[in-house]
Amino acid sequence: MEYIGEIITIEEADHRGAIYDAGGITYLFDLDYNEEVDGYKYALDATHSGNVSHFVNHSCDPNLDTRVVWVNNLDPFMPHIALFAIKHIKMNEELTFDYKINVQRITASANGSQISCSERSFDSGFDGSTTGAKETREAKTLAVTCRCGAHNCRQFLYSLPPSQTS
Ligand SMILES: C[S@@+](CC[C@H](N)C(=O)[O-])C[C@H]1O[C@@H](n2cnc3c(N)ncnc32)[C@H](O)[C@@H]1O
Repeated sequence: MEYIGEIITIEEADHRGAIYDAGGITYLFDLDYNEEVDGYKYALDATHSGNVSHFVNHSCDPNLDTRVVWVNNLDPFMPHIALFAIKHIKMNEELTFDYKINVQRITASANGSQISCSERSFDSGFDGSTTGAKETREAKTLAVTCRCGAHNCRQFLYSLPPSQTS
């Protein structure tokens, strides 16, 4: 399966992201996979255009993982996002992947289920490692309570990096 969406600039993603985050639901996927430079230029927005990947939820114990693939266009800022199975998937089992979104700085605590943060980084997620996490866009965002139900659930969709968990 490929994560398909409208290709937009990060400036537009910042603008739309603020609106989506306020509603607690987002279909943005940052294309921050260029290992040569910090930062990135584009994001995918699957809100209004895309395919069935639009419906894939996050799980802390997922059965899919992302791989970046360059097809025809070799611009390092513009990979395709492919989702591959990483374990046996039973018929009718929900497909999930780990969004791997790390909150960089927590600025306020709203209540037990939501926290607000001023910056976040999206792990490249290329091989599932946590190295190479990059600071990305400045954004006001709400961390949504994770409802994946996994035994190792991290509780929030936007998780604290290891240095800030104590
Ligand atoms: C790409 S959409 C996933 C599909 C979406 N659930 C739907 O019904 O259209 C991402 C959004 O789904 C919700 N979501 C995904 N995984 C979640 C989880 N494990 N716990 C709570 N909300 C989740 C969040 O609102 C997130 O911003």
